[in-house]
Amino acid sequence: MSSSLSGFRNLATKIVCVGRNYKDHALELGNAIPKKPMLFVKTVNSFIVEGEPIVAPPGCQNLHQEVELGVVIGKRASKISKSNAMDYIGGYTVALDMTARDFQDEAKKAGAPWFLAKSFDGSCPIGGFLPASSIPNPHDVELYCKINGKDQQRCRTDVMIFDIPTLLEYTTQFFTLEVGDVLLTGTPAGVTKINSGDVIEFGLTDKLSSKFLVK
Ligand SMILES: CC(=O)CC(=O)C(=O)O
Ligand SMILES: [Mg+2]
Repeated sequence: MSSSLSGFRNLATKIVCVGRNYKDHALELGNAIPKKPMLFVKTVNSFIVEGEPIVAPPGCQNLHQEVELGVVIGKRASKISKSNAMDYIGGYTVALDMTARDFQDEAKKAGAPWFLAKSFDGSCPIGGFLPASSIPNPHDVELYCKINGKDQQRCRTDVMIFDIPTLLEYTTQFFTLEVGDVLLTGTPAGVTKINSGDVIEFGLTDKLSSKFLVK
């Protein structure tokens, strides 16, 4: 299953994102701790890979990085249960859920969707693929993000509010996850404004790393 998934970006039909899945991040933005998973989606035009620059969408004055562990779906998943959810995982990746925070704040005030804030072209810089077998426990890895060489986010994944089986069970009650789709599992604290010329490095300690330049 996993070798053909190394090209998951070309197979994906969507990127499903989980919001406020780390308590420290929910609190840093003054948001309530969710009682159930909070979902939104990015289109596949959001993907960019190493070598392509991160570019703010037109009019954005406050672009933030959010480092997140990504689950790559290995088997079509509809209405699955927690107990066998891990069988549907083909592998893992790490991505940035780039967020136009000023657009999001405006949308939040208006009770409007976050789509423009979250799914502009290039809003998902994405790293490489790690087969599921190389990460026996995805809740026992360390996510990191450095900006210009300095730690900005660093967190173990065992503190997610909703674990990965719970997220997969919940998500697939509502819609089908296709092979290659990516589930981004939320960001820990440390999101900040990024600026032109910044270099953002992110990944999983000792396992995966990617570097992007901000235009
Ligand atoms: C406040 C957010 O943008 C939610 C989000 O994406 C997260 O990772 O948490
Ligand atoms: Mg996010």
